[in-house]
Amino acid sequence: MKHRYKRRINTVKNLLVAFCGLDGSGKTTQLNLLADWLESNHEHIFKTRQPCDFYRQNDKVRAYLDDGIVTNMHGIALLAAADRQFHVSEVIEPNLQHGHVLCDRYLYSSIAFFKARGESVDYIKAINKDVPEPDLTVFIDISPEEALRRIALRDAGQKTLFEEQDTSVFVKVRDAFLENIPSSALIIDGTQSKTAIHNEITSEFEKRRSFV
Ligand SMILES: Nc1ncnc2c1ncn2[C@@H]1O[C@H](COP(=O)(O)OP(=O)(O)OP(=O)(O)O)[C@@H](O)[C@H]1O
Ligand SMILES: Cc1cn([C@H]2C[C@H](O)[C@@H](COP(=O)(O)O)O2)c(=O)[nH]c1=O
Repeated sequence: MKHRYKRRINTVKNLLVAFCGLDGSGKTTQLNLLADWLESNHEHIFKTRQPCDFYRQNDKVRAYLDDGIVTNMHGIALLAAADRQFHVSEVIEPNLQHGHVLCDRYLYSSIAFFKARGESVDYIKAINKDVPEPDLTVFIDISPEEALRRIALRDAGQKTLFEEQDTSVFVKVRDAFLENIPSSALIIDGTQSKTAIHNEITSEFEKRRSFV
């Protein structure tokens, strides 16, 4: 009798993981914990963040982020979209060839912030239509009050961003996150301990690895 062996080829895919949530929600903390965990498992990772300097260093963006001065929010949204396009093609996609890419903020942060700033979600999605969906989006949910409390503790004595100066903007940003985050995202209660949140993320990361 002739045995027929089914050959299974296991190809481990590198994942794009995006962290989103309010400022102070713990994105950077959790990105670093996931990076350390992956590296301790001998996996290649690349840490990055959005927005990049193209956006952050623009005079009109700075006037808005620092002091709330804006004449054309559509234009600011286009700068964020252009920044993301370059980041995807020049940084994220090349690095995904070599390992997992962990990105602090991504498209869903842009959708939430610009919705809170009065832009339509359809417009933000349209100008970002070509960027890839992350393999895992982590949304760390905390209240605006807790976000501002943590920022004040962390950045004591430093000038905060215009939108970090009272809870009203963050109330809108959080609502916009909750309305627009995809059902495939991992939504985490960010008031848990850092370790409990990390454990939820690693457990979901393991599930999202796809084998072909
Ligand atoms: N689960 C947690 N419980 C309590 N404090 C936390 C938790 N996670 C993070 N923090 C603390 O909250 C502060 C903000 O965390 P972190 O800088 O990681 O947030 P972030 O979302 O990256 O902020 P930003 O968007 O402003 O860069 C830090 O001082 C951090 O140590
Ligand atoms: C993705 C994205 C973010 N922003 C805002 C959100 C934050 O308030 C700042 C960056 O703050 P960080 O703590 O230094 O990361 O930028 C934005 O304006 N546009 C975007 O697309």
